[in-house]
Amino acid sequence: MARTSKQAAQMADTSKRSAASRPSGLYGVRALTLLGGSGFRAAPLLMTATTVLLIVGAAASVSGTVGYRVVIDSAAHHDARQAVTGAVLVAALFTVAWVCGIVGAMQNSMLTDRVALLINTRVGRLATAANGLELLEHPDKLSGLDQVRDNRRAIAGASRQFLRGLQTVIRGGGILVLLITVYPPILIVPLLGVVPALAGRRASRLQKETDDDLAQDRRLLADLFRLTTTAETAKELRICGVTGDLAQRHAELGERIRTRTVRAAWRSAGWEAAGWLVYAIGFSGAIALLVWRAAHGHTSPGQVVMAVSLLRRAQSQVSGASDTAGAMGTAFRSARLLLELEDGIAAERVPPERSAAAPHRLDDGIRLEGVSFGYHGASTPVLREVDLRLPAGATVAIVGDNGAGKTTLVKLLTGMYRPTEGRITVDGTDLADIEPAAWREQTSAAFQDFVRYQWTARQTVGAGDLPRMPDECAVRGAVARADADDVLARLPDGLDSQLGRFFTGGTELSGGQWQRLALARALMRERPLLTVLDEPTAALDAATESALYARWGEAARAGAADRGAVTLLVSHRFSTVRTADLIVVLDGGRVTEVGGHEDLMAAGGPYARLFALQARGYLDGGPKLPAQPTGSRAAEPDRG
Ligand SMILES: Nc1ncnc2c1ncn2[C@@H]1O[C@H](COP(=O)(O)OP(=O)(O)OP(=O)(O)O)[C@@H](O)[C@H]1O
Repeated sequence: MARTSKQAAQMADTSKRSAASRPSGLYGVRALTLLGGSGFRAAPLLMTATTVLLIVGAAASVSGTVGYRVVIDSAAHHDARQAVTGAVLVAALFTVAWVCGIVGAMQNSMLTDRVALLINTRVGRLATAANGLELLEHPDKLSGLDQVRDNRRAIAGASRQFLRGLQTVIRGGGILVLLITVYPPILIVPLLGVVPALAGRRASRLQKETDDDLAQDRRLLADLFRLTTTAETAKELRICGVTGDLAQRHAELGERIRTRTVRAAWRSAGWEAAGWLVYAIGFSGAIALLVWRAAHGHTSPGQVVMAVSLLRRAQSQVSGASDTAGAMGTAFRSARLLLELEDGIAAERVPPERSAAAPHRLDDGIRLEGVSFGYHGASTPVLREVDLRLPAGATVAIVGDNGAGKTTLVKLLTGMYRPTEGRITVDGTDLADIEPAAWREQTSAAFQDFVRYQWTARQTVGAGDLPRMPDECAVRGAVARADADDVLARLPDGLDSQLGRFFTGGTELSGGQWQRLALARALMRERPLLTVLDEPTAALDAATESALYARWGEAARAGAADRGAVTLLVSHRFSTVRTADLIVVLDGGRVTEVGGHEDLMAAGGPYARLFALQARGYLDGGPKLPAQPTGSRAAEPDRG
């Protein structure tokens, strides 16, 4: 029995659920393995060398303080030989510590770059690995992806943090051992170092809360600034006369943000100062105690100097450990999210149970059988119980009001989403059984919200069929099919011209010119089985549009005769729609009429009414403009 799309979707859901219901501890362990192992995976030798250097450097830097004690105590006892030995010890150990520290830091940053490359590639793959659009259009998943994208440097920096943590453990351990040899009760001072560290974290949290609160306002501020300073919006703003108002709003909002930021900065500074005050009292008390003990002969002067030096270092180790823990926490949460998203996508990509090859020709066509579809979180479906046949070799036009579900239907037909109910078949094979990438190789599409790639003209067009991008004839052929030769002719370096304003020397195009290159991109594939044109000519002039449709009609007929190719056209222009073999009227997600232009006109239903309305608009000169107010002079020719 053929598996329906609903069953396939249920299977995918089950896999997703099983991925989601994995014990969270497992994700924790996997996240730790990812973070701990990323340095070794990205650059094993570099990671090993850096680890060794940082361990040696940390041990040398703590041991160096013993040299202080030897030098000072020998000097106090007038033992020149031992003083020189101590000085050499200090010099040698600190030199080793500095060299290891400098080289280790350089290597550490090289290591972070290598890991960052690895993680960036992994995050990039995450976004592109998804078969459909759900990851990019589902609000929850999108925010998960945003978090991973924003925190990918934290994930990449985990090996650096791991090495910093290792350094802290070695230095901290050494400091504690040496302080015990001086006078164990002063160990209370390093413990007091936790107070400024905690106060510092509280201060950062306060800053972050304020930043989070102000995030929307800052976005609005940036948007207001962009609106008032870019060429794209300049025309509309000037015509509406709102430039002054926007500038005023920008100034007021900027002032409000500044006031809150300053207040938060003062509160944070207060916490930090209080934390340091506690530590300073403990630190000063410990020094006083050590000096008192030295004065009474319980502690040597060398031990006092060594202890003071160690106590100062102890505090920086505590606050360093707190920073490292914070950064590791962020990295851990992001790594976990990354793994969860990857698992979600892997579950979605479960290969179809009954794997079917994508056809290379159509004999019957594409059928929608009881197809319903709703976006995640929406209470009502966008498409309801759609039964439709797109016959092999036909040009099918879809019409309907805004929001009727036309683009959603296109998304289902191109495999971006699967129906929530019902199924789509291609010559009898369930589309859910065909590997999405294989089906997409048989389709080509031009959308109303086309992308303006800031690439060369060759890349912008050639991206429609990547393997044939270097083939000059293929690219020029697509440009010709999109009637974009004149766009190309005006470019300074032809196909090698840089497009857009992002890069120096780029040529900016008009909206219609961009759209024609986007069309050429969609027409790069020479033998698709399904060509989707979703409002592809909205920005084109009438002459170009009419020439294009004539040319596409020929191409569609050739494709129809050769391999039964289907052309699907979504348009609001009835002059175009009427030329289709089959017209489908969508209303509120349901198919309300299907037929040829003549039949639908004869039926006198919604299509006929909409067609007549649009035709009347052209014949009668369209809707009337409001009458001139009495007394005002209409513009009229100057009669001298
Ligand atoms: N990614 C999405 N997530 C949630 N709802 C969506 C999404 N895309 C579209 N919708 C909703 O689905 C409905 C149908 O949208 P669709 O884009 O399919 O309509 P359309 O007929 O192509 O409209 P138009 O003629 O304006 O392009 C709309 O109500 C829209 O708000």
